[in-house]
Order: sequence, then C-alpha cells, then structure tokens
Amino acid sequence: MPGGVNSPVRAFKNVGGNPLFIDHAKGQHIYDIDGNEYIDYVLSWGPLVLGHAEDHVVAALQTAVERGTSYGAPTQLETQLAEMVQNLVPSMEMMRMVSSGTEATMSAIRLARGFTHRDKIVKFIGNYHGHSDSLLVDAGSGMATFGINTSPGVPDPFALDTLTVEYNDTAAIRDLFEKQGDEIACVIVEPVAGNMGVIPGTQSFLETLREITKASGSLLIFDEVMSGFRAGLHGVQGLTGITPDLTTLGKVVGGGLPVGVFGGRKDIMSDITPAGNVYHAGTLSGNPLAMTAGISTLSQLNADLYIQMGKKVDRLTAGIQESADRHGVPLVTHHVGTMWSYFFNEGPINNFVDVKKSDEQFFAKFFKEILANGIYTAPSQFETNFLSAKHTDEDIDRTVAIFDDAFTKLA
Ligand SMILES: Cc1ncc(COP(=O)(O)O)c(C=O)c1O
Ligand SMILES: NCC(=O)CCC(=O)O
Repeated sequence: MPGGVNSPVRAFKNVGGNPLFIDHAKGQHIYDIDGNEYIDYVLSWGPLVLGHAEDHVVAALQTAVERGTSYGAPTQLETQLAEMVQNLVPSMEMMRMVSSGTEATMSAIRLARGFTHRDKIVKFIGNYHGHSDSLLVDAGSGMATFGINTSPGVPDPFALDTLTVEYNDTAAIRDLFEKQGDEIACVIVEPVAGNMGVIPGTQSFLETLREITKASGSLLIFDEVMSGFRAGLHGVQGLTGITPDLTTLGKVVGGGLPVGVFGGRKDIMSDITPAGNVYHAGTLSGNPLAMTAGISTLSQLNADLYIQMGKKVDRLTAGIQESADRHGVPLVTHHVGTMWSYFFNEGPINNFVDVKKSDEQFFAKFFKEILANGIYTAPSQFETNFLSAKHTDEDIDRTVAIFDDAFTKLA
C-alpha cells in the first residue's frame, strides 16, 4: 500500500514514526497489536460518537447480517434512517444515501451545477470536502498536512472552475460575488471547519454566505460530513439558525459503517435521477448493514447527551489551556460540541493563514510524547479530535495530567 496505508492521514508521515496498527477497540479505548491501550480521541476520524463497538450497534448489526448483506433494492431501513435524519436536520426535505462523504459532496456539487446551469464553484482555503477532482483545490486535512495545493491529476479546467477564498473573510467573498456571482453554481463550506483543526465559521460570515448566494441565484451547501451530529445534535445549521439549500452528511450518520448523505430543498433534489436527469447511482448505496448502524446510532442521540459531552470537552480544553499557560507554552484550543483541537500557536486562529503559523515541529514531538503515554489524538495540526459518549471524567483528568507531564518534559 502506498505509504503503508489506505488513507494518507493515517500515516505518521508528518510527525515521524509508524502509525499504530490496531487490533481491536471498545468504548473510548483502542488497542494496538503490541497490546498497548490508548484513550482514543480520533474515533475513526469522527464517526464513533457512541464509542467503539457500542453494545446496541453491535447487537443490531449481528441481527441484520443474518438477513443479508446487500440487496440492491429499496428497504424500509433506508426510509427509517432518512426520517431520523430529517427529524434532526429538517432542511433535508429529500435526500439520497451514498457510501462516503466524498460521494456526498461530489454529488451535491454536480447537482448544484446541473440545477443552476453554471460551472463555477466556490470553496474555502483549508476546508476539505473529500477527494473528488473539483474539490481538491487548496484543501485541508491531508492536503494541508503534506503541503499539496492542487493534486496532480486534476485537469486544469476542473481546478480553474473552483474559486477559493480565505475562510471567515466576509469582504473577500462579497467582492468575488460582485464580480462573478452570476457564474457561480454554489458555495460549499464547512460551517465549522474541522480539516485545518477546529475553526468555527463566524455567524456573520455564514449569514453573508446565505445572503449573497440567495441574491445571485447560486446554492449554499453546508458540508456537515464532520460537523453533523458532532458540533451539535442538529449540526451547525441547528446552532446558527442558518438554512443551507443542500447539506452533506457522513461519519456519525453511518455509526462506523460507510454512509454519506446528500439532501436539501425538494425542488433541487428532484433533479436527481430518475426523478430528474442529474446522474447519481451506487451499487451499495443505502446498504442494509450501514443503514442499521446509522439507525442504531442516531436513535441513541439526544440533547442531554450533547450537553454532557460538551461539558467534558469544555473541561478537557480548559485543563489543557491552563497547563500550557502555566508552562509558558503558546497554545490555542478550539472546541464546538464534541470537536476539539489544540494548536501550538499564539493565536488568534480564524483561517488557514493563521493556522499555518502553528509550530509543527513542537506538535510532532508533543504528539509522540502523549501517544507514548496512552493518549491518541490526530497526528496533525490540520485535523480535529473528537469525544465520545463513553469518555469519562476520569479520562479527562488523566488526559490533562498526561498533557501536563508532556509540557513539563518538552517546554
Ligand atoms: C467536511 C468533510 N467533508 C467530506 C469528507 C470526506 O468524507 P469521506 O472521507 O467519508 O469520503 C470529510 C472527511 O473525510 C470531511 O471532514
Ligand atoms: N479530517 C480528515 C478526515 O476525516 C479524513 C479521514 C481520511 O481521509 O481518512
């Protein structure tokens, strides 16, 4: 496998050394093949909001697997998950299930282009929307970690139709729309960015996106593949009261199995085949096992759970901040709901330019020190950490203590 991995962010290329090879995981813990236990804040890069191998999810899957693993025909499971999603994210009047976040955003972009009869799209520098051609321009996540601006292999005409703007820069996006608004099919945004670490979109920035897209006949797509059921139970649209035209989901909605969803305004979604002519398909779309894991996961979510998890993230980030301050280490923590990041940076951090000022060398040393002591966070400054329902107050205390020891040793 190239780089030894099936997805580049898993390699420890930027921090050095080899990634953990995993044997199994349960709850908030993950175990490598050498028998080491870690408190896991990666959680498969977001999906496992209930923790690993959650009992109800496992039981539901065991029952489901006996009934067949795939049919390639409609099931009640798809309708059930769609209704649950719609209850939590009401702007998704009509939706389609896919098998990854990449497919969800790729299809939403095609739909926006088909619906508006326009080719240009806008994305923000440091936002990541999966690995389809149009979206691999100035992207976050592994592209940021490994310093790649536009991936080789993306034809120039594709990249040229992707216009990029600095995140949270309201003046720049207004300026772009004044010049080219009538050519733009859509704006796609992570409304809380998670692929350059956690950077919340400001309310005024997101409101501006809503206003200018509406005024110019382009569509607003909230990519909530990460923030959906993470930033809050109803996504960032629930937190801000801003309603996009289309939403993409992934990660948590599949409860650890491969699921993505794209959906939104019914008049737009009705353009998808076979209702309309914008082509979208998938052999394993709406797979019964994946639907089952999603249903079992979403059925266990409620507002109180998010309050409890949010309090733990508050305590965790406050504890890390206090420790860094005491040791004189420049550090910024950001968190929204169950997403959190620590940056070795003087701050403030509002966009990709700011986050690039982080001390990546110190991060690499620090990451390896806490990992050696049983704390597994994402191996990059350009990624988000998560929390699950299974993390306890004792886990938080232990994590803060290990961060404190690492500051004592390395600062
Ligand atoms: C915001 C966002 N969009 C899209 C994706 C792509 O999802 P996937 O990796 O499932 O293709 C990701 C994460 O990978 C993401 O964080
Ligand atoms: N924040 C980046 C991701 O979640 C992506 C995971 C992957 O590409 O494996």
